[in-house]
Amino acid sequence: MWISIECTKQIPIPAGHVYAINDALSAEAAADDYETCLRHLVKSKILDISKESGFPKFDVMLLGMGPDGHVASLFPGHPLVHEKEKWVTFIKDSPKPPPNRITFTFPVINSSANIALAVVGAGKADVVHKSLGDDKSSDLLPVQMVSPEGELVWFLDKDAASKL
Ligand SMILES: O=C1O[C@H](COP(=O)(O)O)[C@@H](O)[C@H](O)[C@H]1O
Repeated sequence: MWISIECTKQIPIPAGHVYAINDALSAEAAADDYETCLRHLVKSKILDISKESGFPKFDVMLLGMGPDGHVASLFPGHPLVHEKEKWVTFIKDSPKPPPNRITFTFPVINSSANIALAVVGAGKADVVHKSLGDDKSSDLLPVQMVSPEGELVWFLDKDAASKL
C-alpha cells in the first residue's frame, strides 16, 4: 500500500496501472478480491505466469523487511510462510499493527523475475547480519526464504549495514 501511494506521487504511473487493495472489505474478502484481480490480469495477458512454478511472475518486486525478518506480511513462525497454493492470503493476527492484512504468498514472491529488498535503519542491523551471515543454525527467517527466479538485490543504508 505504502508503495503504491508514495510511488504514484513521485513517478508518473498511469492510475489504471495501479491495483490497490480494497480496504473496504474484510481481510479474507480483500485477499480473495486481490487474487481474482491477479487472475484477470493473467487471463488478459497483462501479467505473466512463471513457466517454472505456474504462479504469477512479476518483473520486479520491491520488498522491505521488518526488524523481526518478516517480508510482505509473512512473519517468522507464522503458518502463512508455508502457504503453497494461494496467490494472495490474509492474516488477522499480525504481530505488527495493523492486525488485519493481506499479503502475496511465497510462491508468488519467489516467482518474481527480480526482487529489490530495501532495508533502512539501525533497528534492522541485527537481522541483516543474521540473514546475510553464515549462521544457519536456527529456522530460516522469512527474509531468508526470499528467492526470486532471477536476481535478489539488497539495498541497505549505512545503519542497516552497520553489523556486516
Ligand atoms: O509491516 C511491514 O513492515 C515491513 C518493514 O517496514 P519498514 O517501514 O520498517 O521498512 C515492510 O517491509 C512490510 O511490507 C510491511 O508489511
